[in-house]
Amino acid sequence: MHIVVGTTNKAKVACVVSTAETIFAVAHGSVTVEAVDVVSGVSSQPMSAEESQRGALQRAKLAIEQSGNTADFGVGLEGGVEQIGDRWFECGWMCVVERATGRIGWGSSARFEMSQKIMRKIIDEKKELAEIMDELTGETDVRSHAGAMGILTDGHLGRAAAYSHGLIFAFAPFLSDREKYWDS
Ligand SMILES: O=c1[nH]c(=O)c2ncn([C@@H]3O[C@H](COP(=O)(O)OP(=O)(O)OP(=O)(O)O)[C@@H](O)[C@H]3O)c2[nH]1
Repeated sequence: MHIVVGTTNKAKVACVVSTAETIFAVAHGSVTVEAVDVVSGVSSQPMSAEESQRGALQRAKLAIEQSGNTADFGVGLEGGVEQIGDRWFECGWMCVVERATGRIGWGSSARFEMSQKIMRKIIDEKKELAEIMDELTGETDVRSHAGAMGILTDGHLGRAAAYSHGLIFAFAPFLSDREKYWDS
């Protein structure tokens, strides 16, 4: 089983490695995860679920191309903020493309609320969440480790773990009976 993911962000790659091993290792023996740098085609700070989904889809498709069209699956993970009513949430979207068929699976992480303090920096100061987290923590590259998710939950749910459920859901069409549950 060869999976290619369209990012080199360590937290995202760790999520794909551990999730792929969990869901495929028994059935497929060895699982190889290749990480390639691709452009998401969306802004560095996506501002809606739709924009994050577009980024995840482009990453998955370009990752397959970059692997020389050899991978079984391309994966794209894209984090962004999204507004529901008058509240803003951070959420990661996951897209899986099966190279042989072009079939696509979707999932997302759980969402968590962004404070007005952080949203003001994103909206008014046009800053990216990654930059804000580095500023507030005094650390560098929070995005590739605990992520905002890990910092704001005091380490109880880091970015890699939070993205894992969404990635399992994105693989769902390839894990369960196609005829019985899914559109062809
Ligand atoms: O969903 C998230 N969970 C987190 O815990 C988290 N911590 C920081 N961010 C930031 O949200 C923005 C979009 O994320 P993003 O997926 O577009 O890009 P990224 O720069 O982190 O990775 P990549 O572009 O190298 O693949 C970027 O500013 C991220 O850094 C997070 N997003």
